[in-house]
Parts: sequence; C-alpha cells; structure tokens
Amino acid sequence: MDNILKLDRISKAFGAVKVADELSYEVPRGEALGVIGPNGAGKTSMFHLITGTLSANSGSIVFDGQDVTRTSAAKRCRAGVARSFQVPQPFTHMTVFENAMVAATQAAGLRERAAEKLCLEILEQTELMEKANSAAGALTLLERKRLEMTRALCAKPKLLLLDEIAGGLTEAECVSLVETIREIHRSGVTIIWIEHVVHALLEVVDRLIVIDFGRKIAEGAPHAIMESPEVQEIYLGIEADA
Ligand SMILES: Nc1ncnc2c1ncn2[C@@H]1O[C@H](COP(=O)(O)OP(=O)(O)OP(=O)(O)O)[C@@H](O)[C@H]1O
Repeated sequence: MDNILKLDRISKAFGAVKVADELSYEVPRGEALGVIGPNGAGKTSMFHLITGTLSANSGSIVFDGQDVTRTSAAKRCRAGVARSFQVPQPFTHMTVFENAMVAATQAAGLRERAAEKLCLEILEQTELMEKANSAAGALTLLERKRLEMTRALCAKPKLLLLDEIAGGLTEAECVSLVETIREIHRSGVTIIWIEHVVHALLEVVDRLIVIDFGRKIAEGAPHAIMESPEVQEIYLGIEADA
C-alpha cells in the first residue's frame, strides 16, 4: 500500500509522563484519519513528533518514502507536512492575505507571483476571500480557524494535521467548517484530524485511531470504534459492562 506516513514504535517521555509509548500506525495516501482520546493522552504531542518540533526518544517516522525521524521541522514542512494549532496563532497585525503570503513564501518557498496565485486559490477554498484585507486580529473564532487552515494549506502540504479545529464553534459554524475540510480532503490532501467534537470528525474521516497514555488502544472503521466497549470505557468514561 502507498503510505504517506508510517510511525514505527515511536516513544517520547517528559520525565515520568509518556506522551508516546511504542506508537505505531500507517496512513495511506489520500486518507482522512481521525484521532480521539482523553485530555492529556498525547495527541498534540504526536503532532509535534510528526512535524519535528519534538524529537522522539526511540522509533522511526517515514514521510512520503523518506525517513524523517531526525529531520528538522523546517525540512519536514518543505517536504509537505503542515499543521493547524489548537489555539489559532496568526500574525494578528497582518491582514489575512499577508498571513497566507508568509506561509506561501516561507513554508512553501514560492516566489511572489506564484505565492499570490496560491494564496488566492486557498482563500477561495477556505471561504476567507472576503476577509483577505482584514487584520487577522479582527476575525471571529470561525474565521480564525479558517485562517489556520489557510496558512497550513499555503504551505502546499501533502499531509495536513488538524488539531481540534472544531473546538469552541457553534453547531452551524461546525457544519460549515466540516464542509470545507471535506472539500480539502476531496482535493487530494491526506488529513490527520485530532478532535473532541466527535460528530464533526465522523462526517469526514475514513478511519479512527484512539490514543490513551501515548498508546494506540484502538484502530478501525469510525462507527465500529465508537461503539466498542473498550473505547466507551476508556474514552467516554462509561463502564464496559454498564
Ligand atoms: N513540553 C512538555 N513538557 C512536559 N510535559 C509535557 C510537555 N508537552 C506535553 N506535556 C504533557 O504531556 C501530556 C500529553 O499532552 P498532549 O498535549 O500531547 O495531550 P493531548 O492528548 O493533546 O491533550 P488535549 O486533548 O487536552 O489537548 C500532558 O500531561 C501534558 O501536560
């Protein structure tokens, strides 16, 4: 199978806290993979390990056919890994378009004309074109989430990592964001999406993995995973025999 990403027995600890414990899984090119798990399970740390802002104590990471385990975050970004942050992190005094341009020029390495063209395409895709000249600091929460996606997409990723992008949105906003994420997935970008708003996740993902204490405790078809007694007990705090 053509995997864009393979984690092989990745471990990482901060003192006694294991954020990744022999974590292994593969992501086929083009897949939308959902990740769930309790608070503090190590999900965001896993994104840091994939992007290279954290380095693993052991194990290996192969991205797009290359072993990137010891590769810098900047090189992994150029190779096609991009992420959004749980708390949006735009340059607040710059406009939406300028924020996108930073990603297109610095992360994707495009020159001005090509960068501008890409930014306009992505702003169209993420439905932020009308806000292109607004200051990023003046956006609503939904718009800031859309800007997070815009910045990640302007890095021209092969793999897009979304970290709790639906958190804090109203139901209507969530529906609109899900539609955009679906479109991005349809355009051919592989997605790994960490999300506590499970119903939003289930609208998009092909497969789910569940992480607890840095370990993968379940993996499979989304609805089957959500219904499994082990997941209900560990993730939702419901007794398996209740
Ligand atoms: N740099 C660090 N130094 C020490 N401990 C850390 C560091 N980063 C994360 N941790 C700890 O590692 C654990 C896992 O954190 P992480 O943010 O990866 O979890 P998470 O599954 O994303 O949680 P949430 O769903 O609440 O966002 C937590 O106990 C956290 O406090």
